Amino acid sequence: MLATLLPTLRELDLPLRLKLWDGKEMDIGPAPSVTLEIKDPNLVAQLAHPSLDLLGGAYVEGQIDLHGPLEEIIRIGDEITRALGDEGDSVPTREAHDKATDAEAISYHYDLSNAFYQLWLDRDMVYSCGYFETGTEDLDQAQQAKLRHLCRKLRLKPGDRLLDVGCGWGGLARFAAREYDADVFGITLSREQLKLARERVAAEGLEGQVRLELMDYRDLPQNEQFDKIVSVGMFEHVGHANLPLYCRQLASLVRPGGLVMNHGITSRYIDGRPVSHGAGEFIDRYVFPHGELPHVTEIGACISESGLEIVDVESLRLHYARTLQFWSERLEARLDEAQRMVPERALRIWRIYLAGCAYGFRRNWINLHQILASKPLPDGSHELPWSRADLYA
Ligand SMILES: C[S@@+](CC[C@H](N)C(=O)[O-])C[C@H]1O[C@@H](n2cnc3c(N)ncnc32)[C@H](O)[C@@H]1O
Repeated sequence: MLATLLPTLRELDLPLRLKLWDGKEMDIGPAPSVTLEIKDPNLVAQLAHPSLDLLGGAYVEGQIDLHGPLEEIIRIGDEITRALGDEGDSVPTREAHDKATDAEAISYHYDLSNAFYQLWLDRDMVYSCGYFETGTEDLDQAQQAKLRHLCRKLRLKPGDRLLDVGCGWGGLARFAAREYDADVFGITLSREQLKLARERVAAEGLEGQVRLELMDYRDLPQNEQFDKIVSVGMFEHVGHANLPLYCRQLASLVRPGGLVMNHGITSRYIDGRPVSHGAGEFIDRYVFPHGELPHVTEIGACISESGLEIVDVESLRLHYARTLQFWSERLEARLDEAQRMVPERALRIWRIYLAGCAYGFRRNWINLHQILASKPLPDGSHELPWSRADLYA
């Protein structure tokens, strides 16, 4: 098998070295920057037709090791997969999402370890795409700018009742309370997030203004009305099948004249099928089980059907590439500490996921959209200014 694989790999002219299970090493291309160490000889046959899922999975399960700069590793993995992998496009998935399955999937990802996330997220532990006003900001600045950008788009003002659906570690909730004097109700499905988020609210003395609960979006009390609703990095967990329900929830919980912001990752494919060449399968298997990315037109259609009016849409794809690059570099710089916080297998998953998603956003495999919607008043008017000028004032 190796006799067939080697010439095929050599033709790709990649800066790659192979190391075999018996210690033998060979350069596959000029000036190798990456070494692929095959530890399990049984893998060689599969490497003839690799996918990103196969390569990523083999690394996670310890069948291969990868040495070299992570960014290069991902690029070379992609090139090998494109050249030798099956052309076959991924098929759209439409999973049933019930509360129990979703709670388990959320716990798997977000309850991993607060200390681990703290290592490489910004100081407010905002776990979503940052906003780079000039492109020169560091991660903390970009996340603060993102929180401000969201609050400005929501035209948040003192006393506003804000619902934060999927509040994470409470960065936005605290920011909205502290900087805009809003009254915030946030929900998450992660117990670990909730614990630390509440501690941080208390540490800032914001308990009177910020209430956080462990709650599924389907269980939000229907007798409440909010002036503004924000959902950041959450709707990726909802699933195609439940998008209409999710949007109806948002629409029913905002008062007439109020605003809803949906910020999240979107598919590049109209039918929302997973990212091709096995990248989507890897993410589903190891990173975000049951995650599903709709196209912007699909979530847009569901928002519109719910009775909300879409008033502004912004793509921040390259902002997410940069955010993920920061996260990945920050984790790479603290691997020794990370090793003491999470099992080796998890660390391998998160390393590949962060660097791989930075690459995926850069290459336009996935996008990020902020969609602002208004619930029109009975006469059809809304409470927005005539232009976006106030966002940049
Ligand atoms: C990527 S994190 C984003 C957190 C936060 N908005 C931020 O930007 O840092 C996704 C959040 O959505 C929450 N979430 C996912 N599915 C949910 C559901 N069904 N109901 C409520 N929250 C959910 C998770 O618990 C998590 O807090």
